[in-house]
Amino acid sequence: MSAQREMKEKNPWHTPVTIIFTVIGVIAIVALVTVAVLQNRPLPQKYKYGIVLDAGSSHTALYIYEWPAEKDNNTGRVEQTHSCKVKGPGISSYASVPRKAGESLSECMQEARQRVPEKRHSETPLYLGATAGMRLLNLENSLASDKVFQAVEEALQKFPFSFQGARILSGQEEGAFGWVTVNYLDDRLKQSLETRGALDLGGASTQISFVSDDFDGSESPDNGVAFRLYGNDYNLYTHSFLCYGKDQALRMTLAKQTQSGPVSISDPCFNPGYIETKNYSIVYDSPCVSNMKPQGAPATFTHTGKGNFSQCQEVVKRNFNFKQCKYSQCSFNGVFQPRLQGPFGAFSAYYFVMNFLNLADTSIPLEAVTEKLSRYCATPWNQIKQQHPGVKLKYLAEYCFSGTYIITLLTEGYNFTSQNYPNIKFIKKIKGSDAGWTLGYMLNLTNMIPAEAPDSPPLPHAGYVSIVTVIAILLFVLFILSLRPLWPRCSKQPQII
Ligand SMILES: Nc1ccn([C@@H]2O[C@H](COP(=O)(O)OP(=O)(O)OP(=O)(O)O)[C@@H](O)[C@H]2O)c(=O)n1
Ligand SMILES: [Ca+2]
Repeated sequence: MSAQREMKEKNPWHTPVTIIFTVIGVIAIVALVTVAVLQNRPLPQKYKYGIVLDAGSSHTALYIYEWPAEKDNNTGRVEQTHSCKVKGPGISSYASVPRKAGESLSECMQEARQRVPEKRHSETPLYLGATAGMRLLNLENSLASDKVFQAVEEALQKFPFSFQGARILSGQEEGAFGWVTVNYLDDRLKQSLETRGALDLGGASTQISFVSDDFDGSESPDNGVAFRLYGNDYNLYTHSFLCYGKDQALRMTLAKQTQSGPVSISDPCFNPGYIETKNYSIVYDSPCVSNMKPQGAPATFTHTGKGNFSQCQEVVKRNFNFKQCKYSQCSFNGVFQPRLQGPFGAFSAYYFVMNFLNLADTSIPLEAVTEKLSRYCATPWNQIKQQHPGVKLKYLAEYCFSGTYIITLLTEGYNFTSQNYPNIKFIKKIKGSDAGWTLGYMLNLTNMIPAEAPDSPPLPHAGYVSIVTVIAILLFVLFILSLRPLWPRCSKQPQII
């Protein structure tokens, strides 16, 4: 009798039992893993949307944001999916025809209506925030600014979104929300990393915001914004300089050069060969310079360029007052500023200008930047026009001034040095979303950044599935081993029949 037969006779049921247990075991494991995977599979995504209109001094832009409907609270999840630049100037330029301020928005709003899925329209919040252009108009003529807002609100209410109002942001809000945007997109808030300061240069105002160990808000409470985000406390320093956006700074610089009401000026901030007739009434038509308008000046002056960086820097510097400072330290105009700290992101006109001048790379030493800028300013206007046929002449004419202004503002104004200049990064977008105050503004108004860190599952989905699978296989192996006494005994002896 063979050994096999002998065994079968001893345990006549052992083979079917082993087979049955094995099959049940395999089925159980497959079922367990399948249930675990299916139960924890990410559900098909549904999205929510938010729309913010940035009514700046020079133009209005519309941004659409999108985030997964189930996870409003998770950082880094809100993304900009679309932006639309409104044709024409900023809404404050429509002071004499407010109706047109509203009408100007309709093209971008129609785009938004198409981009946001129809079934989400009614629940999609729509905000309009106006910055320094409307701040200035409000100072100059508050009735006119009210009328612009009325026209804009009427136009926006015609769209199917959930309109949440149009208002002027304070300088602090503009600075602080720019900082929130940059650090949210960088994922620095949730991960409790060192934050990045925000530098925003607009047409009519400019903002600086950063966290400094020196600053707890006590020395100058107006410059402090306290946040509690994801369980961390931040004492943010922020300041907005009205009139120090690049368009208003240019007006101030022109005003400095036309104090005596001359018929012509030779401007070091414009390229040699540049010549343009300008109206006194237009240059001085802003609260930033209106009190400097020379008496008895002619109607126009001839504005010619002489392209000299260092002379331009001297004129630009005259816009900053370094004399009085009642605090431990100041930037300029008697404004408190703590010690600069950490990395910085510089966006809006900082980026447009430095990118145009091929100076967006801050590993270029500051000395080389001024050298390049000097050469750019000294380049004849005709040559500049030939080299950049696609660029708007208004922008093109101003790059020598703008570059000089930016370097002067950063070094003389904010006290950046050759050592910490490389800490600045000129940026336009972070992970596909524009750097600016709009995202931070929406995150705040929709309560999308919690004060406390949200609870998250201890394991990510993939980790969970892997562990369940490994444990199931381990249990199965142990189970099979436990049946060992029932295994057929293997014999290497030749079978004897
Ligand atoms: N490609 C571009 C686009 C814009 N600009 C200039 O950059 C400046 C600022 O633009 P922006 O940041 O859009 O300013 P606003 O938001 O309109 O102004 P504010 O924030 O002061 O209200 C303006 O002088 C504009 O002419 C530029 O030089 N090059
Ligand atoms: Ca702006």
